Amino acid sequence: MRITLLRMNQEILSVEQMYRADALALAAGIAGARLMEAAGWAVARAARRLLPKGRIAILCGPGNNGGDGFVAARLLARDGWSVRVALLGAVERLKGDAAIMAGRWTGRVEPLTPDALHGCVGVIDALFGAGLARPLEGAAKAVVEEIGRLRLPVIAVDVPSGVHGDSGAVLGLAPDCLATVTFFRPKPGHCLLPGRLKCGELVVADIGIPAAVLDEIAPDLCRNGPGVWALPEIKAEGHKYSRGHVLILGGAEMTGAARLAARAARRVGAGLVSIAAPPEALGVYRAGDPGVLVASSEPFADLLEDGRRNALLLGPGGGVGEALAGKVLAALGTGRPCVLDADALSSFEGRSADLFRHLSDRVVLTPHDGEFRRLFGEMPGSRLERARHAARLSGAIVLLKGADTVVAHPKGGATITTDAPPWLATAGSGDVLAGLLAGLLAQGMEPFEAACAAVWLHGRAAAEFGPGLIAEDLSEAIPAILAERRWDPHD
Ligand SMILES: NC(=O)C1=CN([C@@H]2O[C@H](COP(=O)(O)OP(=O)(O)OC[C@H]3O[C@@H](n4cnc5c(N)ncnc54)[C@H](OP(=O)(O)O)[C@@H]3O)[C@@H](O)[C@H]2O)[C@H](O)CC1
Ligand SMILES: [K+]
Repeated sequence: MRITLLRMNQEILSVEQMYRADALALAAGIAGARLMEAAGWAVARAARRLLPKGRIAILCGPGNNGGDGFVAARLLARDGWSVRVALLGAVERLKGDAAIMAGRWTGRVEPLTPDALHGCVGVIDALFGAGLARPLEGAAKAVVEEIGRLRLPVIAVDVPSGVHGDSGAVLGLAPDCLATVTFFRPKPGHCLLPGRLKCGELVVADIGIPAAVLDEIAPDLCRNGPGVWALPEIKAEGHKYSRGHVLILGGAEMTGAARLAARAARRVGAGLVSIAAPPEALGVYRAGDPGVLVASSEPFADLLEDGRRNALLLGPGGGVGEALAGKVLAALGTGRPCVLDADALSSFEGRSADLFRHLSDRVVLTPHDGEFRRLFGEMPGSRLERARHAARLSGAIVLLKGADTVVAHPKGGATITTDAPPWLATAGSGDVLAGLLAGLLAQGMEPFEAACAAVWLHGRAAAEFGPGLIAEDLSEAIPAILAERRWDPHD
Protein backbone atom coordinates (compact mmCIF):
# COMPACT_ATOMS: atom_id res chain seq x y z
CA MET A 1 0.00 0.00 0.00
CA ARG A 2 1.27 3.42 -0.83
CA ILE A 3 1.02 6.01 1.93
CA THR A 4 -1.37 8.09 -0.06
CA LEU A 5 -3.50 6.70 2.68
CA LEU A 6 -1.81 9.93 3.63
CA ARG A 7 -0.69 12.88 1.69
CA MET A 8 2.99 12.41 0.99
CA ASN A 9 5.58 14.53 2.63
CA GLN A 10 8.91 13.46 1.29
CA GLU A 11 9.18 9.94 0.00
CA ILE A 12 12.08 7.82 1.17
CA LEU A 13 13.31 5.22 -1.29
CA SER A 14 15.14 2.01 -0.45
CA VAL A 15 18.37 1.28 -2.29
CA GLU A 16 16.53 -1.12 -4.55
CA GLN A 17 13.81 1.45 -5.28
CA MET A 18 16.51 4.02 -6.04
CA TYR A 19 18.07 1.69 -8.60
CA ARG A 20 14.61 1.24 -10.09
CA ALA A 21 14.15 5.01 -10.26
CA ASP A 22 17.44 5.19 -12.10
CA ALA A 23 16.40 2.42 -14.50
CA LEU A 24 13.00 4.00 -15.14
CA ALA A 25 14.67 7.33 -15.92
CA LEU A 26 16.96 5.56 -18.41
CA ALA A 27 13.95 3.79 -19.93
CA ALA A 28 12.31 7.21 -20.32
CA GLY A 29 15.25 8.24 -22.51
CA ILE A 30 17.39 10.11 -19.96
CA ALA A 31 21.04 9.18 -20.41
CA GLY A 32 22.85 7.77 -17.39
CA ALA A 33 25.78 10.08 -18.09
CA ARG A 34 23.43 13.03 -17.84
CA LEU A 35 22.27 11.89 -14.42
CA MET A 36 25.87 11.47 -13.33
CA GLU A 37 26.83 14.93 -14.62
CA ALA A 38 23.96 16.39 -12.62
CA ALA A 39 24.94 14.41 -9.54
CA GLY A 40 28.56 15.58 -9.75
CA TRP A 41 27.40 19.14 -10.34
CA ALA A 42 25.32 19.06 -7.14
CA VAL A 43 28.30 17.73 -5.20
CA ALA A 44 30.61 20.43 -6.59
CA ARG A 45 28.03 23.06 -5.68
CA ALA A 46 27.87 21.84 -2.07
CA ALA A 47 31.67 21.75 -1.94
CA ARG A 48 31.90 25.35 -3.11
CA ARG A 49 29.44 26.38 -0.44
CA LEU A 50 30.79 24.38 2.46
CA LEU A 51 34.45 23.45 2.09
CA PRO A 52 37.27 25.83 2.87
CA LYS A 53 38.97 27.24 -0.19
CA GLY A 54 42.13 25.23 -0.59
CA ARG A 55 43.19 21.84 -1.88
CA ILE A 56 40.41 19.24 -1.92
CA ALA A 57 40.97 15.48 -1.90
CA ILE A 58 38.42 13.67 -4.05
CA LEU A 59 38.30 10.00 -3.14
CA CYS A 60 36.75 7.87 -5.86
CA GLY A 61 35.56 4.28 -5.52
CA PRO A 62 35.29 1.58 -8.20
CA GLY A 63 31.58 2.12 -9.03
CA ASN A 64 29.27 4.94 -10.05
CA ASN A 65 29.72 6.75 -6.74
CA GLY A 66 33.30 7.21 -7.88
CA GLY A 67 31.97 8.42 -11.25
CA ASP A 68 30.15 11.25 -9.47
CA GLY A 69 33.46 12.09 -7.80
CA PHE A 70 35.24 12.43 -11.16
CA VAL A 71 32.54 14.86 -12.35
CA ALA A 72 32.85 16.97 -9.19
CA ALA A 73 36.65 17.01 -9.62
CA ARG A 74 36.35 18.30 -13.19
CA LEU A 75 33.84 21.01 -12.29
CA LEU A 76 35.77 22.22 -9.25
CA ALA A 77 39.06 22.27 -11.16
CA ARG A 78 37.39 24.23 -13.95
CA ASP A 79 36.39 26.81 -11.35
CA GLY A 80 39.97 27.16 -10.22
CA TRP A 81 39.92 24.85 -7.20
CA SER A 82 42.97 22.76 -6.52
CA VAL A 83 41.94 19.10 -6.41
CA ARG A 84 43.73 15.84 -5.80
CA VAL A 85 41.96 12.76 -7.17
CA ALA A 86 42.61 9.32 -5.66
CA LEU A 87 41.02 6.13 -6.96
CA LEU A 88 40.44 2.77 -5.28
CA GLY A 89 41.45 0.30 -7.98
CA ALA A 90 42.60 0.86 -11.53
CA VAL A 91 41.09 3.37 -13.98
CA GLU A 92 40.93 0.65 -16.65
CA ARG A 93 38.60 -1.40 -14.47
CA LEU A 94 35.95 1.35 -14.25
CA LYS A 95 32.82 0.58 -16.23
CA GLY A 96 29.94 2.40 -17.91
CA ASP A 97 29.26 5.99 -16.91
CA ALA A 98 32.02 5.96 -14.29
CA ALA A 99 34.53 5.06 -17.01
CA ILE A 100 33.15 7.87 -19.20
CA MET A 101 33.54 10.41 -16.39
CA ALA A 102 37.05 9.20 -15.53
CA GLY A 103 37.84 9.74 -19.24
CA ARG A 104 36.59 13.32 -19.03
CA TRP A 105 38.94 14.02 -16.13
CA THR A 106 42.25 15.03 -17.63
CA GLY A 107 44.20 15.54 -14.41
CA ARG A 108 46.27 13.09 -12.44
CA VAL A 109 44.73 10.07 -10.73
CA GLU A 110 46.70 8.61 -7.83
CA PRO A 111 46.14 5.37 -5.98
CA LEU A 112 44.01 5.63 -2.86
CA THR A 113 46.22 5.87 0.21
CA PRO A 114 46.11 8.10 3.30
CA ASP A 115 48.88 10.16 1.65
CA ALA A 116 46.29 11.49 -0.80
CA LEU A 117 44.93 13.63 2.03
CA HIS A 118 48.10 15.48 2.76
CA GLY A 119 48.06 19.15 1.94
CA CYS A 120 44.26 19.03 1.62
CA VAL A 121 41.79 21.15 3.60
CA GLY A 122 38.67 19.20 2.68
CA VAL A 123 37.46 15.89 1.26
CA ILE A 124 34.83 14.68 -1.16
CA ASP A 125 33.98 11.11 -0.27
CA ALA A 126 32.93 9.32 -3.45
CA LEU A 127 34.13 5.87 -2.39
CA PHE A 128 30.91 3.90 -1.99
CA GLY A 129 27.27 4.87 -2.23
CA ALA A 130 24.24 2.71 -2.82
CA GLY A 131 26.45 -0.21 -3.85
CA LEU A 132 28.22 -0.62 -0.49
CA ALA A 133 28.33 -4.37 -0.04
CA ARG A 134 30.56 -5.06 2.96
CA PRO A 135 32.58 -3.31 5.67
CA LEU A 136 35.36 -1.00 4.61
CA GLU A 137 38.79 -2.58 4.64
CA GLY A 138 42.31 -2.03 3.34
CA ALA A 139 43.03 1.32 1.71
CA ALA A 140 39.44 2.61 2.03
CA LYS A 141 39.44 1.93 5.76
CA ALA A 142 42.90 3.45 6.25
CA VAL A 143 41.90 6.64 4.43
CA VAL A 144 38.66 7.08 6.38
CA GLU A 145 40.59 6.57 9.63
CA GLU A 146 43.08 9.21 8.55
CA ILE A 147 40.26 11.67 7.72
CA GLY A 148 39.06 11.26 11.31
CA ARG A 149 42.54 11.79 12.71
CA LEU A 150 43.08 14.93 10.63
CA ARG A 151 39.51 16.14 11.38
CA LEU A 152 39.05 17.17 7.76
CA PRO A 153 35.65 18.45 6.66
CA VAL A 154 33.98 15.91 4.37
CA ILE A 155 31.19 16.09 1.84
CA ALA A 156 29.78 12.66 1.09
CA VAL A 157 28.43 11.67 -2.30
CA ASP A 158 25.08 9.94 -1.80
CA VAL A 159 25.96 8.43 1.61
CA PRO A 160 29.04 8.60 3.84
CA SER A 161 31.07 5.59 2.70
CA GLY A 162 30.41 2.79 5.17
CA VAL A 163 26.81 3.81 5.93
CA HIS A 164 24.32 1.30 4.57
CA GLY A 165 21.65 3.05 2.52
CA ASP A 166 18.79 0.89 3.77
CA SER A 167 19.54 0.41 7.45
CA GLY A 168 21.67 3.40 8.43
CA ALA A 169 24.08 0.90 9.98
CA VAL A 170 27.77 1.69 9.83
CA LEU A 171 29.64 -1.22 8.24
CA GLY A 172 32.98 -1.06 10.02
CA LEU A 173 33.47 2.69 9.95
CA ALA A 174 32.33 5.78 8.05
CA PRO A 175 33.45 9.40 8.04
CA ASP A 176 31.63 12.06 10.07
CA CYS A 177 30.49 14.37 7.30
CA LEU A 178 29.76 18.05 7.14
CA ALA A 179 27.14 17.37 4.48
CA THR A 180 25.85 14.54 2.33
CA VAL A 181 24.53 15.15 -1.15
CA THR A 182 22.04 12.53 -2.22
CA PHE A 183 19.98 12.34 -5.37
CA PHE A 184 16.26 12.47 -6.15
CA ARG A 185 14.98 11.22 -2.79
CA PRO A 186 16.58 10.29 0.56
CA LYS A 187 17.11 6.70 1.61
CA PRO A 188 16.30 5.14 5.01
CA GLY A 189 19.99 5.22 5.89
CA HIS A 190 19.90 9.04 5.84
CA CYS A 191 17.08 9.06 8.38
CA LEU A 192 17.88 6.20 10.74
CA LEU A 193 20.60 6.26 13.36
CA PRO A 194 23.56 5.99 13.36
CA GLY A 195 23.68 6.82 9.63
CA ARG A 196 21.80 10.09 10.03
CA LEU A 197 24.39 11.37 12.49
CA LYS A 198 27.20 10.58 10.05
CA CYS A 199 25.55 12.53 7.21
CA GLY A 200 25.66 16.07 8.59
CA GLU A 201 23.47 18.39 6.53
CA LEU A 202 21.46 16.37 4.01
CA VAL A 203 21.15 17.91 0.55
CA VAL A 204 18.64 16.17 -1.73
CA ALA A 205 19.54 17.17 -5.27
CA ASP A 206 17.29 17.00 -8.31
CA ILE A 207 19.37 15.26 -11.00
CA GLY A 208 16.65 15.05 -13.63
CA ILE A 209 14.90 11.82 -12.62
CA PRO A 210 11.24 12.56 -13.38
CA ALA A 211 8.95 12.46 -10.33
CA ALA A 212 6.59 10.35 -12.45
CA VAL A 213 8.79 7.29 -11.80
CA LEU A 214 7.29 7.29 -8.31
CA ASP A 215 3.94 6.22 -9.76
CA GLU A 216 5.59 3.00 -10.82
CA ILE A 217 7.67 2.52 -7.68
CA ALA A 218 4.78 3.33 -5.30
CA PRO A 219 6.93 4.11 -2.26
CA ASP A 220 5.32 3.40 1.08
CA LEU A 221 7.74 5.25 3.32
CA CYS A 222 8.17 8.96 3.89
CA ARG A 223 9.60 11.51 6.25
CA ASN A 224 7.13 12.58 8.88
CA GLY A 225 5.96 16.17 8.71
CA PRO A 226 2.89 18.37 8.29
CA GLY A 227 2.53 17.29 4.67
CA VAL A 228 1.62 13.80 5.87
CA TRP A 229 -1.38 14.54 8.08
CA ALA A 230 -3.96 17.22 8.74
CA LEU A 231 -4.89 18.21 12.27
CA PRO A 232 -8.57 18.24 13.15
CA GLU A 233 -10.28 21.53 12.49
CA ILE A 234 -11.74 23.39 15.42
CA LYS A 235 -15.29 23.94 14.21
CA ALA A 236 -17.27 27.03 15.19
CA GLU A 237 -20.29 24.91 15.99
CA GLY A 238 -18.25 22.44 18.04
CA HIS A 239 -18.65 21.78 21.75
CA LYS A 240 -16.68 19.82 24.27
CA TYR A 241 -18.31 16.50 23.38
CA SER A 242 -17.74 16.95 19.67
CA ARG A 243 -14.04 17.47 20.41
CA GLY A 244 -13.86 14.03 21.99
CA HIS A 245 -13.39 12.53 25.41
CA VAL A 246 -10.14 10.81 26.33
CA LEU A 247 -10.15 8.20 29.07
CA ILE A 248 -6.74 7.59 30.64
CA LEU A 249 -6.14 4.79 33.08
CA GLY A 250 -4.00 6.03 35.97
CA GLY A 251 -1.82 3.94 38.27
CA ALA A 252 -1.69 3.75 42.05
CA GLU A 253 1.93 4.80 42.48
CA MET A 254 3.40 6.47 39.40
CA THR A 255 0.61 9.01 39.34
CA GLY A 256 2.60 11.61 37.40
CA ALA A 257 2.48 9.63 34.18
CA ALA A 258 -1.28 9.72 33.64
CA ARG A 259 -1.39 13.36 34.71
CA LEU A 260 1.27 14.33 32.17
CA ALA A 261 -0.67 12.45 29.50
CA ALA A 262 -3.95 14.09 30.51
CA ARG A 263 -2.53 17.58 30.23
CA ALA A 264 -1.09 16.81 26.79
CA ALA A 265 -4.42 15.42 25.56
CA ARG A 266 -6.15 18.61 26.70
CA ARG A 267 -3.54 20.93 25.21
CA VAL A 268 -3.80 19.24 21.83
CA GLY A 269 -7.51 19.88 21.78
CA ALA A 270 -9.51 17.02 23.31
CA GLY A 271 -12.82 18.34 24.64
CA LEU A 272 -12.76 16.33 27.85
CA VAL A 273 -10.18 14.21 29.61
CA SER A 274 -10.92 11.73 32.39
CA ILE A 275 -8.45 9.86 34.51
CA ALA A 276 -9.65 6.53 35.84
CA ALA A 277 -7.81 6.19 39.15
CA PRO A 278 -7.44 3.29 41.58
CA PRO A 279 -9.56 4.00 44.68
CA GLU A 280 -6.52 4.42 46.92
CA ALA A 281 -5.05 7.12 44.65
CA LEU A 282 -8.22 9.09 43.89
CA GLY A 283 -7.17 11.85 46.26
CA VAL A 284 -3.87 12.41 44.46
CA TYR A 285 -5.55 12.73 41.09
CA ARG A 286 -8.35 14.94 42.41
CA ALA A 287 -5.78 17.33 43.84
CA GLY A 288 -4.29 17.75 40.36
CA ASP A 289 -5.38 19.94 37.44
CA PRO A 290 -8.95 21.08 38.09
CA GLY A 291 -9.98 20.65 34.46
CA VAL A 292 -9.42 16.88 34.53
CA LEU A 293 -12.32 14.60 35.44
CA VAL A 294 -11.39 11.88 37.90
CA ALA A 295 -13.34 8.67 38.44
CA SER A 296 -12.64 5.39 40.17
CA SER A 297 -11.15 2.77 37.86
CA GLU A 298 -13.04 0.02 39.68
CA PRO A 299 -14.94 -1.52 38.03
CA PHE A 300 -13.27 -0.45 34.81
CA ALA A 301 -15.99 -1.98 32.64
CA ASP A 302 -18.47 0.59 33.96
CA LEU A 303 -16.31 3.44 32.69
CA LEU A 304 -16.12 1.87 29.26
CA GLU A 305 -19.87 1.69 28.90
CA ASP A 306 -20.19 5.37 27.98
CA GLY A 307 -19.30 5.44 24.27
CA ARG A 308 -18.63 9.17 24.41
CA ARG A 309 -15.28 8.25 25.98
CA ASN A 310 -14.08 7.73 22.47
CA ALA A 311 -10.29 7.42 22.84
CA LEU A 312 -8.60 5.25 25.43
CA LEU A 313 -5.07 5.38 26.79
CA LEU A 314 -3.67 2.67 29.01
CA GLY A 315 -0.19 2.06 30.30
CA PRO A 316 1.53 5.20 31.61
CA GLY A 317 2.35 4.43 35.27
CA GLY A 318 -0.23 1.65 35.11
CA GLY A 319 1.79 -1.00 36.97
CA VAL A 320 2.83 -4.17 35.14
CA GLY A 321 0.65 -7.19 35.85
CA GLU A 322 -2.51 -9.17 35.40
CA ALA A 323 -4.79 -6.39 36.59
CA LEU A 324 -3.57 -4.04 33.89
CA ALA A 325 -3.58 -6.77 31.23
CA GLY A 326 -7.24 -7.45 32.03
CA LYS A 327 -8.13 -3.79 31.66
CA VAL A 328 -6.26 -3.62 28.35
CA LEU A 329 -8.32 -6.47 26.97
CA ALA A 330 -11.52 -4.83 28.23
CA ALA A 331 -10.54 -1.56 26.52
CA LEU A 332 -9.74 -3.34 23.26
CA GLY A 333 -13.09 -5.10 23.46
CA THR A 334 -14.85 -1.75 22.93
CA GLY A 335 -13.34 -1.40 19.43
CA ARG A 336 -12.61 2.26 20.15
CA PRO A 337 -9.30 3.86 19.16
CA CYS A 338 -6.80 2.93 21.79
CA VAL A 339 -3.23 3.78 22.72
CA LEU A 340 -1.25 1.13 24.56
CA ASP A 341 1.93 2.46 26.12
CA ALA A 342 4.56 1.50 28.68
CA ASP A 343 3.22 -0.95 31.32
CA ALA A 344 0.26 -1.91 29.13
CA LEU A 345 2.81 -3.41 26.72
CA SER A 346 5.13 -4.87 29.34
CA SER A 347 2.16 -6.63 30.98
CA PHE A 348 2.05 -8.95 27.97
CA GLU A 349 5.71 -9.97 28.12
CA GLY A 350 5.99 -13.68 27.31
CA ARG A 351 2.40 -13.92 26.10
CA SER A 352 2.14 -11.33 23.36
CA ALA A 353 -0.12 -13.58 21.27
CA ASP A 354 -2.84 -13.02 23.90
CA LEU A 355 -2.65 -9.33 23.07
CA PHE A 356 -2.16 -9.53 19.32
CA ARG A 357 -5.36 -11.45 18.68
CA HIS A 358 -7.32 -8.43 19.99
CA LEU A 359 -5.49 -5.75 17.98
CA SER A 360 -6.43 -3.85 14.84
CA ASP A 361 -5.33 -0.72 13.03
CA ARG A 362 -7.50 1.28 15.46
CA VAL A 363 -4.86 0.56 18.10
CA VAL A 364 -1.48 2.25 18.41
CA LEU A 365 1.33 0.59 20.36
CA THR A 366 3.96 3.09 21.51
CA PRO A 367 6.97 1.12 22.79
CA HIS A 368 10.49 2.34 23.32
CA ASP A 369 13.19 -0.19 22.44
CA GLY A 370 13.02 -2.01 25.80
CA GLU A 371 9.24 -2.36 25.74
CA PHE A 372 9.47 -3.40 22.11
CA ARG A 373 11.82 -6.26 23.03
CA ARG A 374 9.54 -7.37 25.84
CA LEU A 375 6.61 -7.61 23.47
CA PHE A 376 8.21 -8.74 20.22
CA GLY A 377 11.44 -10.41 21.41
CA GLU A 378 14.78 -9.90 19.67
CA MET A 379 14.11 -9.07 16.04
CA PRO A 380 16.79 -8.69 13.40
CA GLY A 381 17.03 -5.70 11.09
CA SER A 382 16.94 -1.92 11.32
CA ARG A 383 14.45 -0.05 13.51
CA LEU A 384 12.42 0.54 10.37
CA GLU A 385 12.32 -3.14 9.51
CA ARG A 386 11.55 -4.10 13.10
CA ALA A 387 8.70 -1.60 13.44
CA ARG A 388 7.23 -2.74 10.14
CA HIS A 389 7.52 -6.39 11.02
CA ALA A 390 5.96 -5.76 14.43
CA ALA A 391 3.03 -3.91 12.86
CA ARG A 392 2.37 -6.79 10.47
CA LEU A 393 2.74 -9.34 13.23
CA SER A 394 0.49 -7.60 15.75
CA GLY A 395 -2.01 -6.06 13.32
CA ALA A 396 -1.71 -2.70 15.14
CA ILE A 397 0.03 0.54 14.31
CA VAL A 398 3.48 0.49 15.88
CA LEU A 399 5.12 3.71 16.98
CA LEU A 400 8.69 2.75 17.86
CA LYS A 401 10.05 5.63 19.92
CA GLY A 402 13.62 6.85 19.72
CA ALA A 403 15.81 9.52 18.16
CA ASP A 404 14.57 8.20 14.81
CA THR A 405 10.95 7.35 15.68
CA VAL A 406 9.25 5.04 13.20
CA VAL A 407 5.48 4.78 12.80
CA ALA A 408 4.46 1.68 10.87
CA HIS A 409 1.02 0.67 9.62
CA PRO A 410 0.21 -3.06 9.57
CA LYS A 411 -0.60 -2.82 5.86
CA GLY A 412 2.78 -1.34 5.00
CA GLY A 413 2.91 2.47 5.11
CA ALA A 414 5.53 3.98 7.42
CA THR A 415 7.14 7.28 8.39
CA ILE A 416 10.44 8.19 10.00
CA THR A 417 10.78 11.35 12.08
CA THR A 418 14.18 12.91 11.61
CA ASP A 419 14.10 16.17 13.51
CA ALA A 420 13.42 15.46 17.20
CA PRO A 421 16.06 17.15 19.36
CA PRO A 422 18.18 15.00 21.72
CA TRP A 423 16.88 16.78 24.84
CA LEU A 424 13.48 15.21 24.21
CA ALA A 425 14.85 12.08 25.85
CA THR A 426 13.74 12.95 29.38
CA ALA A 427 11.56 11.26 32.00
CA GLY A 428 7.85 11.62 31.31
CA SER A 429 8.31 12.62 27.70
CA GLY A 430 6.75 9.34 26.52
CA ASP A 431 3.67 9.94 28.69
CA VAL A 432 3.19 13.29 27.01
CA LEU A 433 3.48 11.70 23.57
CA ALA A 434 0.85 9.10 24.47
CA GLY A 435 -1.44 11.88 25.71
CA LEU A 436 -1.02 13.93 22.54
CA LEU A 437 -1.87 10.88 20.50
CA ALA A 438 -4.96 10.04 22.56
CA GLY A 439 -6.06 13.68 22.32
CA LEU A 440 -5.84 13.59 18.54
CA LEU A 441 -7.67 10.26 18.34
CA ALA A 442 -10.51 11.67 20.44
CA GLN A 443 -10.90 14.42 17.86
CA GLY A 444 -11.45 11.84 15.15
CA MET A 445 -8.09 11.62 13.44
CA GLU A 446 -7.25 8.34 11.77
CA PRO A 447 -4.90 6.43 14.11
CA PHE A 448 -1.93 6.30 11.70
CA GLU A 449 -2.15 10.02 10.94
CA ALA A 450 -2.70 10.81 14.62
CA ALA A 451 0.40 8.82 15.56
CA CYS A 452 2.54 10.67 13.00
CA ALA A 453 1.13 14.05 14.00
CA ALA A 454 1.68 13.39 17.71
CA VAL A 455 5.31 12.44 17.12
CA TRP A 456 5.91 15.54 15.04
CA LEU A 457 4.20 17.95 17.47
CA HIS A 458 6.09 16.36 20.35
CA GLY A 459 9.44 16.88 18.60
CA ARG A 460 8.54 20.38 17.49
CA ALA A 461 7.48 21.34 21.01
CA ALA A 462 10.83 20.15 22.34
CA ALA A 463 12.73 21.97 19.60
CA GLU A 464 10.85 25.22 20.26
CA PHE A 465 11.46 24.98 24.00
CA GLY A 466 15.15 24.16 23.67
CA PRO A 467 17.63 22.51 26.04
CA GLY A 468 16.66 22.35 29.70
CA LEU A 469 13.30 20.91 28.73
CA ILE A 470 11.40 18.79 31.24
CA ALA A 471 8.33 16.75 30.37
CA GLU A 472 5.96 19.30 31.90
CA ASP A 473 7.17 21.93 29.41
CA LEU A 474 6.12 19.95 26.37
CA SER A 475 2.37 20.42 26.71
CA GLU A 476 2.85 24.12 27.47
CA ALA A 477 4.73 24.56 24.20
CA ILE A 478 1.89 23.00 22.16
CA PRO A 479 -0.47 26.01 21.89
CA ALA A 480 2.15 28.18 20.18
CA ILE A 481 2.79 25.42 17.67
CA LEU A 482 -0.91 24.91 17.00
CA ALA A 483 -1.26 28.66 16.53
CA GLU A 484 1.35 28.67 13.74
CA ARG A 485 -0.80 26.41 11.63
CA ARG A 486 1.02 27.47 8.51
CA TRP A 487 3.82 24.98 8.65
CA ASP A 488 5.88 24.32 5.64
CA PRO A 489 4.47 21.00 4.40
CA HIS A 490 8.04 19.81 3.80
CA ASP A 491 9.21 20.83 7.25
N1 LIG B 1 19.86 7.53 -9.63
C1 LIG B 1 20.90 7.55 -8.88
O1 LIG B 1 20.79 7.39 -7.68
C2 LIG B 1 22.19 7.78 -9.41
C3 LIG B 1 23.26 7.33 -8.71
N2 LIG B 1 24.51 7.55 -9.05
C4 LIG B 1 25.58 7.15 -8.18
O2 LIG B 1 25.75 5.77 -8.30
C5 LIG B 1 25.95 5.21 -7.05
C6 LIG B 1 25.69 3.75 -7.07
O3 LIG B 1 26.62 3.19 -7.94
P1 LIG B 1 27.03 1.66 -7.92
O4 LIG B 1 28.05 1.50 -8.95
O5 LIG B 1 25.84 0.84 -8.02
O6 LIG B 1 27.61 1.44 -6.46
P2 LIG B 1 28.84 2.12 -5.69
O7 LIG B 1 29.59 3.04 -6.52
O8 LIG B 1 28.28 2.63 -4.42
O9 LIG B 1 29.76 0.88 -5.27
C7 LIG B 1 29.86 -0.29 -6.03
C8 LIG B 1 31.29 -0.73 -6.15
O10 LIG B 1 31.94 -0.71 -4.91
C9 LIG B 1 32.42 -2.01 -4.59
N3 LIG B 1 32.29 -2.18 -3.15
C10 LIG B 1 31.18 -2.17 -2.41
N4 LIG B 1 31.46 -2.23 -1.11
C11 LIG B 1 32.82 -2.30 -1.02
C12 LIG B 1 33.73 -2.37 0.07
N5 LIG B 1 33.34 -2.38 1.32
N6 LIG B 1 35.06 -2.42 -0.21
C13 LIG B 1 35.50 -2.40 -1.48
N7 LIG B 1 34.68 -2.34 -2.56
C14 LIG B 1 33.36 -2.29 -2.32
C15 LIG B 1 31.62 -2.94 -5.40
O11 LIG B 1 32.39 -4.08 -5.59
P3 LIG B 1 31.73 -5.54 -5.65
O12 LIG B 1 32.88 -6.47 -5.55
O13 LIG B 1 30.81 -5.67 -4.48
O14 LIG B 1 31.00 -5.60 -6.94
C16 LIG B 1 31.40 -2.13 -6.67
O15 LIG B 1 32.53 -2.20 -7.49
C17 LIG B 1 25.08 6.01 -6.16
O16 LIG B 1 25.46 5.89 -4.81
C18 LIG B 1 25.31 7.41 -6.71
O17 LIG B 1 26.45 8.00 -6.12
C19 LIG B 1 24.70 8.16 -10.38
O18 LIG B 1 25.87 8.77 -10.56
C20 LIG B 1 23.62 9.15 -10.73
C21 LIG B 1 22.33 8.49 -10.70
K1 LIG C 1 30.13 8.07 -0.60
